Amino acid sequence: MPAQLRHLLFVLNPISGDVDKTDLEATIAAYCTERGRTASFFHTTGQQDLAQLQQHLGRHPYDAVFAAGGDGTVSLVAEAVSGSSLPLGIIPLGSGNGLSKDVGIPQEVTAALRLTWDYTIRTLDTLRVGGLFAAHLADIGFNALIVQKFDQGNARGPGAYVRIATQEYAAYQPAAYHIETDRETWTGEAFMLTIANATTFGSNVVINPHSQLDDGQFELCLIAPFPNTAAPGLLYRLYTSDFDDSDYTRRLPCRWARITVPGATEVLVQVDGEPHQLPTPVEVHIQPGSLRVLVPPPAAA
Ligand SMILES: Nc1ncnc2c1ncn2[C@@H]1O[C@H](COP(=O)(O)OP(=O)(O)OP(=O)(O)O)[C@@H](O)[C@H]1O
Repeated sequence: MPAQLRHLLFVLNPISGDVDKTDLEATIAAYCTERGRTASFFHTTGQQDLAQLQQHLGRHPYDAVFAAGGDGTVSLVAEAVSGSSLPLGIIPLGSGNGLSKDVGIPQEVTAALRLTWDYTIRTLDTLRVGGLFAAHLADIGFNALIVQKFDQGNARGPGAYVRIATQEYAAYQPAAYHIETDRETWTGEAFMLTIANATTFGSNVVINPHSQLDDGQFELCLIAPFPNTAAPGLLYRLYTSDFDDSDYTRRLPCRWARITVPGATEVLVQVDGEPHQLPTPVEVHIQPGSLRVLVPPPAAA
C-alpha cells in the first residue's frame, strides 16, 4: 500500500479548456471528505501564479498538490514542486491534457480523483528550455505559431486549435536552424522542431514515439518542409506512432542542446502549451528525476 495522502491542495484554473467548473470544488471536497482527506484550493489568476503558489506551499504542509486544469496549469504546479519530494497529481481539465495522457492518468474527473488514495509514484525528468521549466513538450516553428494565435484568441478547446492551424498552414514559411547537441550538429530548414521530453501532444499526435519521460535524455524531433502532397501521409504517420518512417522527419536524442536561428535575435517557442518569445540561441538542459507524479498503479495481473 502507498503512503496515505491526507492533506491535498488542488490548484484550479477557472478558464482552462472549454470546461464548466461550477461544481468542481464541491465535487472534489465531497470526494476527499468521504475518504478522510482534507482538500484545500488555490485558484490561479493568470498573474504571478508561480510565485504565489510557491509562497503558499512554503506556508502550508501538503502531502500532494493536484493541478486541475490544462497543460499550462500542470506545468505551473510541476515547476512549483519539482526538485522536492512533494508529488504532483493531475485532474485533466484542459484542451489537450498532454502530460496526463502520456503517463496514463484517466481523463474523467472522478476517475482521476482516485489518485488521491490509489496511486503509485513515477519519477520523471524535466527540461529547462531557454531557462523556462518544461515537463512535457516544447517546440519552435509551426505549432508554436498556432499556440500563440490560440493564446491571443478568446476561443478555447481543440476545435479552436484546429481552426487556427488550418488557416495558418498555407502561408507558413519554415525557418533555418543550427543545432548543436552533446552528440551531433545539424543545420537545415524545419517546418517544426519539437523539444520532446514526452511522446504525445494532447491532440494525440505522437511526435516522439517509444521514448520515456524518465530515460535521462530528450529528443529534438525535426519535421522538414514538405510539399502539400506529402501532408496527408505525414499526418497519418504522426497519428500512428510512425514518426521515423517519413522522408521528412529526423530525431536527435541528446542530454543538452543549443538551438540557433541564423539572422534572428529571438524566436517564438511553445513551452508546455504556453507561447514565449525567447532570445537565441535557446539552450536546453535535462533535469533527470526531478518530478514525482501520482499515476495509476499497474493493473493487477
Ligand atoms: N483566472 C485566470 N484568468 C485568466 N487566465 C488564467 C487564469 N488562470 C490561469 N490563466 C492562464 O491560463 C493559461 C493556462 O491554461 P491551461 O493550459 O491550464 O488550459 P488550456 O490552455 O485551456 O489547456 P491546454 O493547455 O491543455 O490546451 C495560462 O496562460 C494562465 O496564465
